[in-house]
Amino acid sequence: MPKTSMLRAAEPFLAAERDAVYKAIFTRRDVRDQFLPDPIPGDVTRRLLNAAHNAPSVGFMQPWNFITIRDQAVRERIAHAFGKANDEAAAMFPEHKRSEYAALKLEGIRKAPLNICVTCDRTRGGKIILGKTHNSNMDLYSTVCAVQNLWLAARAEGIGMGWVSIFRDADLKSILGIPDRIEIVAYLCLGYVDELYERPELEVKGWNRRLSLEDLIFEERWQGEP
Ligand SMILES: Cc1cc2c(cc1C)N(C[C@H](O)[C@H](O)[C@H](O)COP(=O)(O)O)c1[nH]c(=O)[nH]c(=O)c1N2
Repeated sequence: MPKTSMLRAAEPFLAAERDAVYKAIFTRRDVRDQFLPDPIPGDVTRRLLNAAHNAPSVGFMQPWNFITIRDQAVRERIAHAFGKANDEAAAMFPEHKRSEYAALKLEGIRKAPLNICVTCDRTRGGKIILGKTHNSNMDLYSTVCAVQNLWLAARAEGIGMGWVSIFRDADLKSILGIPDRIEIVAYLCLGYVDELYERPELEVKGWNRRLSLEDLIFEERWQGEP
């Protein structure tokens, strides 16, 4: 009898497979400086992008595009746009935090051999999208899911990734020729790494610390500040 169902068995992963998933989750880091210069081969880049492309998306809208950037001159212009925005950012912090902020390394644009800009086409699939009818941000959230898939797949490949968000979108759009109607979701720096921070770099450097999970879980109802 041919199987009419498209379902297949969904047994839990074997212990080693499960451990590998958690290993990717818990040892993934945001990388700014540890990039090695070795180029990422085309087939590996393709695997990473395919992992991103298999993310969930609202109404199966798949609103993302991936702009791969390797050209040194383009990365130089993008690094310049970062520098400008980062100076603006520094000025936003209270004076006593400014020098601490300025000492942080917050991007690896020039050092990482591969940069990827992940965008969201908010018009893809038409005006009325299943699941997006009552919250128009769902396409952006979907694109963030793609970024996280990419991040975890990169970790499994021994590739570090850093998310750089200190830009004026208009600068990135002009450098990369991105049309107005397209939203920039993430600018990512990727490269092989041979070491990673054990804990978030911002924690190691005293900027912030991981909150207690216990304080973040509410049962049944909101139990925090009203
Ligand atoms: C949406 C978004 C945007 C940014 C980031 C992350 C995310 C999710 N992060 C990385 C962030 O600082 C980092 O994830 C946390 O400090 C936790 O560290 P690990 O990712 O666990 O290493 C980040 N880091 C950085 O150095 N420059 C940046 O502009 C940004 N922007």
